[in-house]
Amino acid sequence: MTTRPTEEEDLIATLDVGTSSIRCLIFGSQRQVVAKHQIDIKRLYPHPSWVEQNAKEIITKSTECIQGAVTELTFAGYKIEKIKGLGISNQRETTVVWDKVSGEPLYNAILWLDNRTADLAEFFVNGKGQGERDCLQDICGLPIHPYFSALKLRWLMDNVPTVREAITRNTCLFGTVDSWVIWNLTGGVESGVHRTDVTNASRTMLMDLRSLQWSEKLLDFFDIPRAVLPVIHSSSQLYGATVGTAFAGKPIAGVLGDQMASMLGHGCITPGTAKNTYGTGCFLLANIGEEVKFSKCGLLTTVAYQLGPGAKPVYALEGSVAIAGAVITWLQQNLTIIQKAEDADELANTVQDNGGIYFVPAFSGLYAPYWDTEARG
Ligand SMILES: Nc1ncnc2c1ncn2[C@@H]1O[C@H](COP(=O)(O)OP(=O)(O)O)[C@@H](O)[C@H]1O
Ligand SMILES: O=P(O)(O)OC[C@H](O)CO
Repeated sequence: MTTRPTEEEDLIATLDVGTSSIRCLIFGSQRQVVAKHQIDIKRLYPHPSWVEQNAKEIITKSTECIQGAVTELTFAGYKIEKIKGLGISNQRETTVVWDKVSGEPLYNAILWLDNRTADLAEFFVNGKGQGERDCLQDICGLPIHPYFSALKLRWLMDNVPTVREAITRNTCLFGTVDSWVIWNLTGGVESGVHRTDVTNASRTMLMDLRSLQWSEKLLDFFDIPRAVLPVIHSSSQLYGATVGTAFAGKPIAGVLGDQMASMLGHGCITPGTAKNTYGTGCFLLANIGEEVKFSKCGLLTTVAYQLGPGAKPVYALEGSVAIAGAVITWLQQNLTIIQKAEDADELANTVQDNGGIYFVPAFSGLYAPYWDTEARG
């Protein structure tokens, strides 16, 4: 593997907008990383069980990461002109609403692991859902749960007057993090395109897994206006050209939720192949092929990827765990028994065994297979 620049070598840039950090990596033609930049991003906890991020900070830190990677790229002797396109991956389900005229977010981003809608979820399960948490599984593959975007958007509509006003004025846009980043990178109020990809859309609880379009039934169920939703694209097509930033003019040509991106990146392209990725949370995804199948024991059905507008979608079963690396952050920042993440290993190795004590980090309840919002660590 070489990282020596060559005149002819084409490059591909990626931006991964995660829950704990944002990183920009630029790859060479041998899939080697030729430049990278990573910046941590803060989480905000305004109330117990609420988890937010400053939506503008997501954009400024993404832009900083792009700049940092381009600086490293040119320092290493590569030419920015050789970057052929940009791919985006992102923390999924996190919900942003913004005003398309002012370009301003109407609230902080509500993160995927936020639990403020636990009661709202029960309201829907026991009301329209007639006691069945899985009553929408056949359409969207998901149980009614605060994890997914639909309830977060419903909460914003019910609790934030500026969101309601923007909807009335027809200036409100909703998006998961991919949409918010794409809209900003393609020119925002001037020329921003309002788009998402099938994998991210499959985590909103508003998309029909088979048609890959917003579902009238789901929009009715949660009473969500269609006008706020982005256009759904495949995971691999032209989304728009980047305006501004160090990537100005580069086409955004691929978008995937981060867990689906890591699945594809690990080469899980045949049914039965699976991967597990550890970041803030941890997510096991298994490729199930081109037919939708449902779990009877608490796994999610989700779109794994669709490689082009005319391509058949490939689906996955997913076991989601909300807290993985985040517990290391908790040991560091809350329990203060380690200084930095790497110290956890060393500390764990100082004891023979666990003395019979188990700690389950259910900081956001328990996800798969329990989907229990009340569980606590
Ligand atoms: N050496 C390490 N050992 C264990 N956990 C780590 C280590 N380094 C970082 N982490 C944890 O991994 C998480 C960040 O991983 P990252 O891939 O940046 O997440 P994300 O994709 O969710 O933004 C943090 O919660 C951090 O505490
Ligand atoms: O930020 P990560 O890497 O833990 O991924 C978050 C997931 O996409 C949430 O569904």
